[in-house]
Amino acid sequence: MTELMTAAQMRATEEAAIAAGRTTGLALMERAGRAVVAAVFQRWPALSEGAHAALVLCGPGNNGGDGFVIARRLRDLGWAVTVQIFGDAARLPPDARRMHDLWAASGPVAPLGPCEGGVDLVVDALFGTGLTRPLPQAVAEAVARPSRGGDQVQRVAVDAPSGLNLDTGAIPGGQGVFLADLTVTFHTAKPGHYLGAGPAVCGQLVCADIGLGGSGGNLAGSPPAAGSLRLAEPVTADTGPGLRVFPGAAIAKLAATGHKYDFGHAVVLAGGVGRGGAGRLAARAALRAGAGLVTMLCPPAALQENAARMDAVMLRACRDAEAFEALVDDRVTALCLGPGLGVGERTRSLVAAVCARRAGARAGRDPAVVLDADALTSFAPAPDALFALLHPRCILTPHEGEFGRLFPDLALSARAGMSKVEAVRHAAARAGCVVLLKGADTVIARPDGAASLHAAVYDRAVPWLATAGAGDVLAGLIAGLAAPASAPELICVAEAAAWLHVEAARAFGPGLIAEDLPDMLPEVFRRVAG
Ligand SMILES: NC(=O)C1=CN([C@@H]2O[C@H](COP(=O)(O)OP(=O)(O)OC[C@H]3O[C@@H](n4cnc5c(N)ncnc54)[C@H](OP(=O)(O)O)[C@@H]3O)[C@@H](O)[C@H]2O)[C@@H](O)CC1
Ligand SMILES: Nc1ncnc2c1ncn2[C@@H]1O[C@H](COP(=O)(O)OP(=O)(O)O)[C@@H](O)[C@H]1O
Ligand SMILES: [K+]
Repeated sequence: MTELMTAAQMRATEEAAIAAGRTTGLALMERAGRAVVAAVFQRWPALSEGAHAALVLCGPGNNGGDGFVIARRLRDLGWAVTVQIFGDAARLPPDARRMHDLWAASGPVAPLGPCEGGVDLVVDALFGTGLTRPLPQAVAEAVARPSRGGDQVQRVAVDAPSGLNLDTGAIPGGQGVFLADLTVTFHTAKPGHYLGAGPAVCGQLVCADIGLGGSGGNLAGSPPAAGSLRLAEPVTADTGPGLRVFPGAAIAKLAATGHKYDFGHAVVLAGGVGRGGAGRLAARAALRAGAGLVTMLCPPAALQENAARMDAVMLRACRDAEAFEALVDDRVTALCLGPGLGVGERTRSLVAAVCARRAGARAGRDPAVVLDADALTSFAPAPDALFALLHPRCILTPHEGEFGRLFPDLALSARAGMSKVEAVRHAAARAGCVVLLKGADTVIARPDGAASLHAAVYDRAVPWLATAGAGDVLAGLIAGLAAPASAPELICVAEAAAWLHVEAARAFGPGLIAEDLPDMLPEVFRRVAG
């Protein structure tokens, strides 16, 4: 787990370290530039041998300052280096100006334009965390300009590919961005490296330590703090099996013993005749995830169909909300509804009945409630009616379409400069419960602004997970992981579910259909258990 910092938080961290006398801006810039060169040599070892040629594009701020350090370092190693600048060197901020002058003492600086000779490496040090608006025309042309070179010209971005907003992962203006093979960022990654267009334009991401102190790594074991944002990624304990802390700690059967009721009873409410597949996927995932027992409730007419398809999952007929009340007892610890349930009044009344259930005499806390798909869409005409029913042990798991129906002002098309993280934080605050907004970049937030980003990008990309029913499996996974008495709080359960979902998809590989996902879980669990 790594804390992800916005541009403002990064600036504040840097300023605090400088104010405390722990470092200087110049020292940080020198380390940043050197770290980029080291990362280039690591990625392309051939470039670390012999002299090559580079084009370094420098911008008007401190990102440009890093560029001058890189130019000097490469030249000292014998490279032929061409440096071009956007803007006026006389107006560079002080540290960048100093690095410019160190370079300019023995090398020329030209304005942006075509590069005369061929190059092996293009360095984008135009804009980093300071990008505030779309790239000016001259810069957009410079980042798009093809470079002449050998077999392959490698492209490295300093902190960010210029044109990418590091807070949002958006490309302001929609076009004009450096397409990098490698992006080297400093201290911690930023949300934009993982959100939206970020991964596609960053190529590969490397985070370099520049001596700013603790970078907020290894935050697992406890839930995220209010207002913070972390990356949901495995954390290994100092001793013992790998991946034990995250996600291992969220998988009850890896950590505890007990009888089946200790691992909880998950209930999945499924749809009518011919529409039960989604509910069955969720139920199977809940059982595989570790719920002690899973019961599926379906309309009486669908009983036979479901009975023919399921064995370990128990089955009961449930006509309506009234019947529901009679069917569940206080040993039910997690409920999941929405997949295949149908849009309309019946679903709304079932949601109301499910959300009204509270901790019974034997349970320590309210049952977890996972609301997905039709349970969300049924409230599109009146989202406030849904929010009035929700409690903190509820989690909404929309995709972007469902999210837009409940939160029209936060929909993808209405977000403008707002990041997906901010949108989900607002949604969670409004709903009063955890919200998980799906995608290759899955964002999870709690009403107090604690947030987590799970990214299936870079070497964890699983485009084959975009398959019908995958979301139903995720909803069931959350219910199954939330059911045990020892389950952590919901936001941690959701982080683990998102990670396991993608690991199951990675373990299966291309060709995956939703049915395959629950049955890949044992293999993933074996790896987690070490
Ligand atoms: N923080 C740290 O710990 C460390 C940071 N380091 C490095 O510093 C970088 C951040 O530096 P930074 O703050 O100077 O921002 P940067 O990205 O150079 O751009 C700012 C300039 O661009 C301008 N500008 C913005 N958008 C524009 C546009 N579309 N079109 C035209 N102009 C535009 C903006 O002008 P303004 O918006 O003020 O008019 C301002 O002049 C960071 O990414 C990293 O590489 C490292 O050295 C190590 C330690
Ligand atoms: N390109 C992708 N990379 C990784 N995960 C993806 C991608 N596209 C979709 N997913 C995941 O697949 C699931 C799809 O869910 P959803 O849209 O609700 O589909 P359905 O309703 O058919 O089950 C979500 O968990 C989402 O995060
Ligand atoms: K850059």
